Amino acid sequence: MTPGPALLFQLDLRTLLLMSVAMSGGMSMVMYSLHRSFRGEVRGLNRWSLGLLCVVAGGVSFALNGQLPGVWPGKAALLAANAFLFWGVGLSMLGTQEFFGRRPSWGLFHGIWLVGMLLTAWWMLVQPHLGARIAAFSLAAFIFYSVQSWLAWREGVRHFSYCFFAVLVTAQALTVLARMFTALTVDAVTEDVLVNGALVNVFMALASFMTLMLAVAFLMMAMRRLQGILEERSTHDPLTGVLNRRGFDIFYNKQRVQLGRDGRPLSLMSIDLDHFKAINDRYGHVVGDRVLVQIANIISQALRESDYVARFGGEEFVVLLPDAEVPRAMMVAERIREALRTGWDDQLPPCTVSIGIGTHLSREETLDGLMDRTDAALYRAKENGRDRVELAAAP
Ligand SMILES: Nc1nc2c(ncn2[C@@H]2O[C@H](COP(=O)(O)OP(=O)(O)OP(=O)(O)O)[C@@H](O)[C@H]2O)c(=O)[nH]1
Repeated sequence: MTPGPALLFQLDLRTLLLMSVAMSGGMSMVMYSLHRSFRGEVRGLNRWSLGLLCVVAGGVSFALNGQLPGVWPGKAALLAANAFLFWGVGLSMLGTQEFFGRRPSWGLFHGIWLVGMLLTAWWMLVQPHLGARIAAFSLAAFIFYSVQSWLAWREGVRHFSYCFFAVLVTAQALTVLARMFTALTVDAVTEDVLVNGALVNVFMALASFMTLMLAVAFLMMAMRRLQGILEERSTHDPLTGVLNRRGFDIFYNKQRVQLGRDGRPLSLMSIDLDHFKAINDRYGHVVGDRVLVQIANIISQALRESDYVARFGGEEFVVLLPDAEVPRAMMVAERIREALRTGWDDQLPPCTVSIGIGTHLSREETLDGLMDRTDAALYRAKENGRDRVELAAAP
């Protein structure tokens, strides 16, 4: 027999709960395994993972309530379910706070849990009132979700995953707020939330769905953050923080296309520390590393925002100067040499650099071609006594 249209939309709450509990458990495992792999890079995943486990425990306790014989075991299961759900939603707040680099609000978390549980116990054991209990839980959830919503809108970057999370968590905050008002205004007819009733149905379905969607959105944000970190690592030098060869190539290619289209010039500077081996030998590699960081800072400060500096390994730096011809490149080179004399950290051994400068002279010249000419100028600077600037010869 084919089901009529009315049957298509009937929800079996117990099945729905079981499915979303199982999915929350799976999601918790995904979050935990991501946390194990990237705990230093993405924070908050462990709290979210534990929060979802609490949702699982809460769901199981709710399901047990209807199955246990006697009144008290049932009430104990309901109390446990509430305790786990308070923890679950609260932990998601702590996780989101950590994700956005905030200190987790432990005081708020414990305070709301304690007050919430006292009120739940009161309205369950002393003066039974289902509506008041649901309203108390909804208010607690509203506070936990509002904190996350505020953070997501304030701290989130402009990317789909962050917007998605912000929209969902705001919708969730508004949903639990609506739940609070309906719990207080519409008569609560049954103690058992698993018994089908229109309002209970709608809110239970929405809560299960939103819990999962929020977890998905949080995972999407975590993946986006990870993507940014990996991109940064693959294009930047870990010691000095400036571009590496790969990062440099990306920026060079972009600039070359853009400048070539407008017929504008592009210059390159090869900068090499003088007698760096002697510094390493005399003061050790740690001091040598600090010298490299200091040089990278000094070069970066001497540049415009549109210029790029890269470390090509060892003690060689390359600077890309878009829209610059030889006179400006010379000016920048002299500014760097001057900063080495006047702005140097006294705690480090003094340093000088040799610099080779080259400018693309034709549209056909490749990066390798220009680099060869600039390097030749750099070697000439070394041969001519170091601590000086030399211009590249024409190809
Ligand atoms: N501390 C430190 N040293 C490095 C690093 N990479 C390369 N070096 C050292 O840089 C030194 C480069 O030595 P050389 O190529 O002889 O160059 P130099 O002593 O500066 O001599 P000139 O360039 O001719 O003035 C070597 O001692 C390398 O061990 C690094 O990441 N950290």
